[in-house]
Amino acid sequence: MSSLTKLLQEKRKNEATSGSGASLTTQLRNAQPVVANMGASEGIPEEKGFESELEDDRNTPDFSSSFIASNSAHTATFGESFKDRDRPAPLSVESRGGAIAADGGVHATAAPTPAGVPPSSLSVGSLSKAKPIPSLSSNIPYSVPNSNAGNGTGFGAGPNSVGAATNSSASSMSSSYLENNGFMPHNVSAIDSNVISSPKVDNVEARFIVSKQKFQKASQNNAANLYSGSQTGSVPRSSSISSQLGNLFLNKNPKDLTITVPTQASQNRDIPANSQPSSAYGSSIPKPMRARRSSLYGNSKQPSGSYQDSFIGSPSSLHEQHPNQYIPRSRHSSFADIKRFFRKGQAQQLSGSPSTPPVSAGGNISSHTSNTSSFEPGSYSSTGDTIYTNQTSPALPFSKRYAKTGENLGAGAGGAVKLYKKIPDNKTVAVKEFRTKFEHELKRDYVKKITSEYCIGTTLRHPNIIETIEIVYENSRILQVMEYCDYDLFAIVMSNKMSHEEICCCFKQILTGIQYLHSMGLAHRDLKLDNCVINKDGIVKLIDFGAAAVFSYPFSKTLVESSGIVGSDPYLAPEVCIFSKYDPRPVDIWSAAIIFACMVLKKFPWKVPKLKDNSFKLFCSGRDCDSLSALVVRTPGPNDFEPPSYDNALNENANVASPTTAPSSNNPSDPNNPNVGPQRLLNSLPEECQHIIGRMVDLAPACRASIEDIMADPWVEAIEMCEVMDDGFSTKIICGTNHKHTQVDQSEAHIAGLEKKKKKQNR
Ligand SMILES: Nc1ncnc2c1ncn2[C@@H]1O[C@H](COP(=O)(O)OP(=O)(O)OP(=O)(O)O)[C@@H](O)[C@H]1O
Repeated sequence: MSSLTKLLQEKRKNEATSGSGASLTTQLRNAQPVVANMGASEGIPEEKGFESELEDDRNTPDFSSSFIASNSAHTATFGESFKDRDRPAPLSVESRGGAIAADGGVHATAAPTPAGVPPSSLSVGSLSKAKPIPSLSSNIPYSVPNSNAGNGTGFGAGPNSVGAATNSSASSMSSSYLENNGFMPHNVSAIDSNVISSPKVDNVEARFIVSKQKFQKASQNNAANLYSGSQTGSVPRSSSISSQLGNLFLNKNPKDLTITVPTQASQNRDIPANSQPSSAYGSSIPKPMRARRSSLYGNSKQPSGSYQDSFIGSPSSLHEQHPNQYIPRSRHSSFADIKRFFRKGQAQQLSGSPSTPPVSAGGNISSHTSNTSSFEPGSYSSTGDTIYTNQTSPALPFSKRYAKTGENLGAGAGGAVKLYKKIPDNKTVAVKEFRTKFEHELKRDYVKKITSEYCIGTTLRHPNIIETIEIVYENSRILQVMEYCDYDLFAIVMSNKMSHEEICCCFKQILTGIQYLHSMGLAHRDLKLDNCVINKDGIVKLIDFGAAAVFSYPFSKTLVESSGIVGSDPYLAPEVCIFSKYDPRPVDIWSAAIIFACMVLKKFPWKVPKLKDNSFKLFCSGRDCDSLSALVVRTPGPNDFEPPSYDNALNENANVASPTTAPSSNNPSDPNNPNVGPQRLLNSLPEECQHIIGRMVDLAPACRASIEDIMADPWVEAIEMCEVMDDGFSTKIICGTNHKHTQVDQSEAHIAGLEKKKKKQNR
């Protein structure tokens, strides 16, 4: 089989001779520096294909030994500080135009570089090598779930899937791309720049000239309307969430700042008794068995207010920059996306769409975001330090209400998390203190991270998502008070005491959390064991939304792609390392599969999904194509989702076969070679889960299972999952009958404790 580099060179040659304009080859050529660079920079000879190193490989990273030494699962986002952690070889971001920080961290903010606008942190050399590869979905059709397009519900949902999408421009482009046997039509060429300059106008007709006075008068009227709490719900720029938070977090004199908190009414999270359950939700998303019997899903509460009330219309108010100021779209978008998403508020729920979420353990969907009141000018904190709270009237400053117990739970790219006790009732809470802005970091990027966590923490309500109790600004510190969970899932896995049923329960809870997030139009983008915590009742919660991204707005069928290498190396989906833009949903799905594999195998399948990693290279091998770029852009074929028949001799007797058992053949192209191809990973997992996990780690995001596909999988459906039931008056935990959740000593329950122990052992 030819090597990837050869294949690319051949394709390039063909293109040069055919002269057929922009084609898929253009993309492969664009992709080439990435892959070639990976090989070259990592010392892999260019002429080697990704199967050629099979013999070398027995180096699947040992999870148990590698984590504590490395915890290679660090978030590659923002200017993180890895001072006290060894990070494995940093991502080859130069190939994508990403900036590598001095500390080796990857600055997602700089990753997608618009043509001609190199961020200052990028070297010219890296830029010249690094032409960002176009958006993945310009190659692959997609459909946004819950759209009314009638053309399918997910990106990989069989006949209704991507291939059938016809509504969006992207999908129509994609279908023509497909009709052209993988080549872009002759009349289409790749867009290199999205900077559009206005035509020069020398003189303007008198009728188009507006007098200064008229303009000022109109502006005054607009401002008056906005401040009078107009029904449009528009928020003046000065009171937008981001500008408030931005000014707040970065102002030297915070006490001078105007900080708004939810009004009393908006803090009231009780839902009117006559709230209508969302029937659509029940019909479209497969429910866990017990959920059907209870009111958890059926009682999905509708926030008050109307779509109009919560839809903040003025697009200009979403952008803080001067209209003429060019902000690279890729860098700005996720920040603006997050803001836009939360401005539009709960419209998705209000629409009664299938995505109407289940209620939380607390029983209610917070109403504070269902209208604009939470950000009304004029509703100020009495203490001037509480940005968000679900407590009624926090009269005292944070330091008078919470006492630090001294325990460190963990620290990462976003900040440090510590244990506190609530002073009146001694209830334990986890408090994340956000790190301060790095000197080299843009204010926008810093505020984006905080805003993401703020918006998500204060909006999402689900038993499998961590609850934010309040966010406080005090003495230049930003503190997020969260419900406390006794264990990190990572620590529980490390204890090596988990039963298979317990692993499956945790996996399904993670999937349930993802299902909720995706139904809300959000993707987490940094799913990993370290970002799952679990409480004494065995309820798993997703934490750390600093990398989350919006992929869909209420009532919109348009997919908002994500950009940047965001996430943690071993959990990263391959497309994240190849494309400058990608659909973030399949990325979450991939990470969830890696989490499952880690729980079962107690090790990472690979360190990073790049061909420089032998384990990953072997996983990619043994297929009918050895170009990773080509494998990643594959679209579903007719038999793509057929479950395999497990009559393979390799699987007959082994429920869990070790990937390190002697291969029947060492020929990389032998499909029965258990050490190459997807079976390399899948054979090491229990048979009943191989089909769906295989679909979750499909190299091609368009073929990867959607969260709906996964929840409908017979094995996943049958998993007995511990869950929170809420009848509107009380909540109770329904435990799976076939397992108990492992508990470990508190000294080893969190990553900080494990790291401490490791340091002690090393001394
Ligand atoms: N609510 C919570 N209950 C218990 N432990 C928590 C909680 N929130 C966070 N932690 C602990 O703190 C650690 C760091 O939290 P978090 O992931 O939010 O920080 P971060 O700085 O964003 O980390 P990174 O971006 O590197 O993943 C977690 O891995 C977990 O051990």
